[in-house]
Amino acid sequence: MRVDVVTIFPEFFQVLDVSLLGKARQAELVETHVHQLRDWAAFKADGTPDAHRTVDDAPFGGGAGMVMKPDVWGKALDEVLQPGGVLVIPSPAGVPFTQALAADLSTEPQLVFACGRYEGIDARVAEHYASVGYRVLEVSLGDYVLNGGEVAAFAMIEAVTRLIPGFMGNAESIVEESHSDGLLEYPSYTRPASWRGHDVPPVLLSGHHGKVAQWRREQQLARTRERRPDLLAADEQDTP
Ligand SMILES: NCc1ccc(-c2ccccc2)nc1
Repeated sequence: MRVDVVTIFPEFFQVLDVSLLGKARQAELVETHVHQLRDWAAFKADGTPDAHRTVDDAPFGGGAGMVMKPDVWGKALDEVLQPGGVLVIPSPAGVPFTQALAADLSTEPQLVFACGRYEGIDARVAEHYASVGYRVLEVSLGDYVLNGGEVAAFAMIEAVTRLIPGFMGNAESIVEESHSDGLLEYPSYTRPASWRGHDVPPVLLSGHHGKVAQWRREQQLARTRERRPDLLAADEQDTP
């Protein structure tokens, strides 16, 4: 997989080279490229030089803040997007990012993350690339607003690339994670068996694999009911 990030803060992604992702890059499972959006803003739409390399402008219809210019993004994405590439735009107005979507994206040949700042990117950018046949996703990590798409993109890149076959040393550990079976994961314990007066649940020391599996499933359901009832179908919730 190739991952491209277009941003006005490319330095934010230098850590991609040293993180867990770094190993995947060495294994040539993932190829990462970070691009400075301003490199495509050196000339205005009329062809005259723009010393400030402006990437934003006032919103049509008025309102606070600035909007990122479509022409600058268009020049950048025309160069960066490859045939079959997916354009991912982190946005508070996007579809929810889920483990299922991460798994879906982990099978794509290229992901291009367009990281907006200010009030976001002119809506015609997403519209244009969808109209010429690209898969375009505006994606939200949750109901909160950041100052830009970079932090969200970084989280999505990690969530997606760790699912690429061959990336994680211990493939089993992925299967039993939270959300992999639609439920939150069970609590985990390791030595010592007693710590500050807190004992590990005895069933986990029993060596009875069937009882351990049953206990873990019960813990998953109890945790999910308690913390994330939205993940349970109506008939499984403690609805009165
Ligand atoms: N749901 C997380 C998220 C993703 C992106 C943004 C964002 C904010 C300002 C400009 C561009 C993107 N905020 C929150």
